[in-house]
Amino acid sequence: MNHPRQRGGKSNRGRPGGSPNTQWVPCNKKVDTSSTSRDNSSCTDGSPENVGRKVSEDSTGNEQLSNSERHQHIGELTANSVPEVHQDRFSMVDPSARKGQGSCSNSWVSVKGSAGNERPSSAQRHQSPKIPSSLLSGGSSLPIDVSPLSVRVSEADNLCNTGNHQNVPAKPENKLPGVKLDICKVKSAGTVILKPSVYAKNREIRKASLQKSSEILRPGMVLLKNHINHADQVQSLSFLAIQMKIIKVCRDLGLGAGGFYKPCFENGGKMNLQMMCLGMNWDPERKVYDYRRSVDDAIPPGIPDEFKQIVKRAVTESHALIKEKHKKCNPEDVIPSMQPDMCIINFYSKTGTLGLHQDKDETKESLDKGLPVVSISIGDSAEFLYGEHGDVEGANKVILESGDVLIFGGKSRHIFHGVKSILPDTAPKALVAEANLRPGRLNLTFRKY
Ligand SMILES: O=C(O)CCC(=O)C(=O)O
Ligand SMILES: [Fe+2]
Repeated sequence: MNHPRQRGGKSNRGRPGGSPNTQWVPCNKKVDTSSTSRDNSSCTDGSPENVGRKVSEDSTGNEQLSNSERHQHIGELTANSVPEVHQDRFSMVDPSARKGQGSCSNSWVSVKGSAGNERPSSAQRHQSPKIPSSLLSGGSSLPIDVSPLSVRVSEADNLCNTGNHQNVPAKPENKLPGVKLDICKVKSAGTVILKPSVYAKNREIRKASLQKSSEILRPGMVLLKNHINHADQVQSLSFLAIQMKIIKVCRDLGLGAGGFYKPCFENGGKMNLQMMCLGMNWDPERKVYDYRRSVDDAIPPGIPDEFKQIVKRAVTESHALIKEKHKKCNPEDVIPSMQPDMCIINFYSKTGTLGLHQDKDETKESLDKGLPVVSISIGDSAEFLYGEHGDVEGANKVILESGDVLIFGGKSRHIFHGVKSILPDTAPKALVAEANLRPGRLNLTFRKY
């Protein structure tokens, strides 16, 4: 992950002060492909929709960049048409520290909150942090069963309703000061959620979505249209049930320890989205991967097994598509299979953006093998840019809709990509109505560190 806007490891999710691999790429700047990384930040890039706009709180109730913050970013970006290259402060965690110690795919249920955790020394944090025993018990334990087969329509009523977690053990709280992001609105008691008219709209949306077909965007890059929904249909389940489950899980995890926060760049500017990590933490300020996040020492929740299954299914589906189009090729050579050990979850409000960047903070082995990034979109649609180079003008655009899965690996593993804008009010009406998702877009990108 290396955004020219920031995020990083050695990386790339880019920030204005990054490793030699990391650069900030304003949405409209050209960048030397050889060295850019993930930037993230959002198009505080001087795009017309951002410049000078006064945004204090959007409809999600979450704070947005203040004018001064935003202008600070814009100022930096426009002032530095050649992105700065900084000394790499990246220090990689040796994953072997974790090997043989059991799975870390626990959910927050078995993960201690930041409050009670011993603060590791700087050396521990920067090298091989000890894995807390709470993480070593193995096994994924979701607060709810998100298995597609166990989804029932009637459950939709309860999704994202605050105070409806009788079967869920108390979870450690997100201790980060500042705004806590609840990606769902709290419903008032007695709200009627599922109306026939919603089902009718739902059917229309499904019909429309099914007309769009999956495609190979470029070698190693596949867009699976409506993939998440498709899985539902195969199981003859509610149209949006899996997406609602994903929202529910992300919502719960987002409110707990290691949950959503608004990351900062090294210079203190804020990214134009809310983020949290699963499995491992990616730290945009220090551009490192670690097992704790430095902002509050929280341990990232594990990746739920059900999420891993969705990733597996998506890669299999991409292989089928590749095989169908290119009969003679071995799909594994185009997009290798990948078992994710980390996931970055972003929530973009209506004004959220993410600058062009490369995801390249993962290990050399992972990158060299071209292990894919698998990206799931839920909620409002996004204008997604991608291209060989870090310039917005030369980038291709594709609309990512709710339920789409984008996969880029192999020859496209280092593709520049970013989110130009969120298209307001484009989320399936039924999803908004049933899951109570706030306006905006949820994106999960799975990777192998
Ligand atoms: O939101 C998206 O579609 C892309 C997210 C992304 O590129 C990232 O988190 O590295
Ligand atoms: Fe990315």
